[in-house]
Amino acid sequence: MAESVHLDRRGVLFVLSSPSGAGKTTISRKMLAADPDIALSISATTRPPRPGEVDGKDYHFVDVASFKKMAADGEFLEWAHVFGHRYGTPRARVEELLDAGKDVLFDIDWQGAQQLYQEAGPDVVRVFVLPPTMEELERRLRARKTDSDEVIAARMARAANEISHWDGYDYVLINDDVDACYGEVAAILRAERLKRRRQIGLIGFARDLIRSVPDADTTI
Ligand SMILES: Nc1ncnc2c1ncn2[C@@H]1O[C@H](COP(=O)(O)OP(=O)(O)OP(=O)(O)O)[C@@H](O)[C@H]1O
Ligand SMILES: Nc1nc2c(ncn2[C@@H]2O[C@H](COP(=O)(O)O)[C@@H](O)[C@H]2O)c(=O)[nH]1
Repeated sequence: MAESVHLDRRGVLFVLSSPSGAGKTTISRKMLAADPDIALSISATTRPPRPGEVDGKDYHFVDVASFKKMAADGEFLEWAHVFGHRYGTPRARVEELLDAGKDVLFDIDWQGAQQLYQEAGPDVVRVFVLPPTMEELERRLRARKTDSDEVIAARMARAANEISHWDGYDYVLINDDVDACYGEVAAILRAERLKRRRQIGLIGFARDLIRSVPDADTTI
């Protein structure tokens, strides 16, 4: 049997954004459970932890002074104010994951997606997740039972603004059925991984194939 070929490729910076409650975290968890080649960028935030959230796993929960220092020291790839708190993507973990040959998953808002795209351009794949209806969005926020009525009202009030940025994304999906939506997200990631520009060794591999033909006609 012929030896299998392995080509190195550039890592994908895979962004999921949506209005709060549309299902990013749910889809992210499915991706991370199913695919060992992608890992989550763990954000720092000044928001207090929700019940069940674990420091260092869901977020790095920090106070405002620490967050400001991290931002001033250039530790964030991007950061933004969201729902009255600060959220940012620590640069070091992303670089470590990419160096280790992993793709990186980002659960960040539209401001973060824009900044990341400015930093990393075509390595970034941006996916926006829409809820089927605004009523269902509110139902999901309530069903999650993690936020007070005030917090839910503030997130619903902000949802239309978040949705208005849908056209800054490469893909826009409707999360009606979560398994179907996850299937679409997984298909996008598979296809993006195969893009020609990400295959680092492809030029040499194709050139060697051509050269291995003794009397190849390489005229155009
Ligand atoms: N397709 C779906 N149908 C029904 N419920 C769903 C669906 N997708 C997600 N949910 C539920 O909706 C709630 C909100 O989902 P999730 O926490 O993943 O949203 P999110 O976009 O990450 O929100 P946030 O931005 O606030 O972190 C959860 O209780 C989740 O189980
Ligand atoms: N720009 C960034 N946005 C982030 C980051 N981490 C999370 N988020 C977004 O904030 C809201 C609220 O999140 P929640 O956990 O409080 O519900 C949501 O849209 C996240 O995507 C980040 O590092 N940068």
